[in-house]
Amino acid sequence: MPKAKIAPSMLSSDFANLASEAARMIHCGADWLHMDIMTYKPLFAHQFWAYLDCHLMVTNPLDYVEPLGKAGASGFTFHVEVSKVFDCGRITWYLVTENWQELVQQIRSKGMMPGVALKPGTPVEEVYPLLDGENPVEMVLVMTVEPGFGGQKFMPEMMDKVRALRKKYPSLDIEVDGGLGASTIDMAASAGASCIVAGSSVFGAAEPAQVISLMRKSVDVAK
Ligand SMILES: O=C(CO)[C@H](O)[C@H](O)COP(=O)(O)O
Repeated sequence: MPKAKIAPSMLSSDFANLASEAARMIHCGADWLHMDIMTYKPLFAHQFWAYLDCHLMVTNPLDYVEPLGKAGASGFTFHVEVSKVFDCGRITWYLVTENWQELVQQIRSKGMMPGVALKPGTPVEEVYPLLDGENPVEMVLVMTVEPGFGGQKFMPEMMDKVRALRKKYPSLDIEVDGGLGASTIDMAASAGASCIVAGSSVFGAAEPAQVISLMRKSVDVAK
């Protein structure tokens, strides 16, 4: 089981205080900074110094590889649902890239760690080919809410996916995102999650460092 990583979620639209918030979170003990990316723009003007874990909620992830690489991003996680869509040839980047393996290769060539995310309605089996094939992804992000915004309710039924992944891939980084905090962390940790993304519970806390520490302890105890 990999080391615990706690990643406060910095919404990509919230740029005004990005640098100072990032520094505050690292100071509070965060390992990674999680960035949800839905649009281009200001993020790419930043040069990141901490581990920036990028979650690409876009239909054309290939377009983001170069700018994120330049901005110093560390992790690049695209959605498995996108690779399904482009397999059907319905969107333009199908023309640019033949398959997800090329995308993974490009991500790696820019020095980033490739990951794949799946939405709540997507069966876990959909990501197996990306883990079992040549040039596999190194992390799976199991969404525990519908992607898009913070403050939603954690879906405990998603833990079946985490359990299935942990059983099949003991050393895989498995990330969970959505509704994680003091009341839900033990469910995710005991299912086998190693990377914890949390927005409201950390940013809404009087003492973010305590929440980060509690979540890390839960993951460490469950190992
Ligand atoms: O936008 C998101 C998911 O797409 C957030 O990263 C995530 O939901 C974290 O927020 P919270 O901890 O408040 O649920």
